[in-house]
Amino acid sequence: MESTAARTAPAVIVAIDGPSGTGKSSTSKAVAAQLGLSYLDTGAQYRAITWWMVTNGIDVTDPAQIAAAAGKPEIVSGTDPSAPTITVDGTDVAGPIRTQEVTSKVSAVSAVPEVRARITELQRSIAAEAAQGIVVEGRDIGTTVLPDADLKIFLTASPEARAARRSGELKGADVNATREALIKRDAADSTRKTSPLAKADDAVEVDTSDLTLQQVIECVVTLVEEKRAAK
Ligand SMILES: Nc1ncnc2c1ncn2[C@@H]1O[C@H](COP(=O)(O)OP(=O)(O)OP(=O)(O)O)[C@@H](O)[C@H]1O
Ligand SMILES: Nc1ccn([C@H]2C[C@H](O)[C@@H](COP(=O)(O)O)O2)c(=O)n1
Repeated sequence: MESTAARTAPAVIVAIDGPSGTGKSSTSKAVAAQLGLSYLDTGAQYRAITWWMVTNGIDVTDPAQIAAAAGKPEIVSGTDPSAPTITVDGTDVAGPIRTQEVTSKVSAVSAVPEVRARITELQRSIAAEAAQGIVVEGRDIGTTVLPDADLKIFLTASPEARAARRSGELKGADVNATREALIKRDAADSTRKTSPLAKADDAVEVDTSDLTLQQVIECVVTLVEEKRAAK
């Protein structure tokens, strides 16, 4: 629960990056809710633009087509950590952006520089408007989007731990297939030319493989409070 102290504390910008399934979304939402901060899921924005491309017949194997269309959809993110929202041209796409089709295509779409430029600009404007501060989670937040963030966290976990978590979410999913899909997406996200998934030099790395979600949340809350106290 947000305390009076949290409401009067200085605004703080927190960047949380890391590969898929390391706990970025769960941790970021909980930390933001506990500390009275806004929350932004940047992966949802890349998924939203991918959903729009697929829905509008753009060939996502053709970077030129993706680049030409990158400016067309209007993507709006709601930043309340207890009820984050995402719309494209006014349509709620929170469900459709989580389909296997979007997941399998999002790395190709998000690798296109015109897409990244558009979404990065949107992310920076949302962060700038967050009066109390914000937790922004993604792949390139600490390195590219918000290089001056007050606190940068890089979450990691073994592929086995991440696959087990994801398989638990997708009832009946094969753990090995899930593990291979995660590794493939991480490789694509880490090797693209424009702002790849990477740990910023000044990020605090937290290996969550053997930590409970609650332990990770407590660790990050402590780090944010230390930063706020020092401001
Ligand atoms: N430390 C943890 N221990 C056990 N389960 C966890 C832990 N952290 C997260 N989880 C669970 O793992 C799953 C994936 O977590 P989450 O969606 O937060 O990861 P993510 O890094 O945001 O993934 P993605 O980048 O693919 O969106 C969720 O079901 C979440 O509850
Ligand atoms: N800052 C970001 C956030 C996400 N992406 C891309 C790469 C991911 O595979 C994809 C989906 O992210 P998720 O919902 O799994 O967190 O979006 C990126 O390039 N940069």
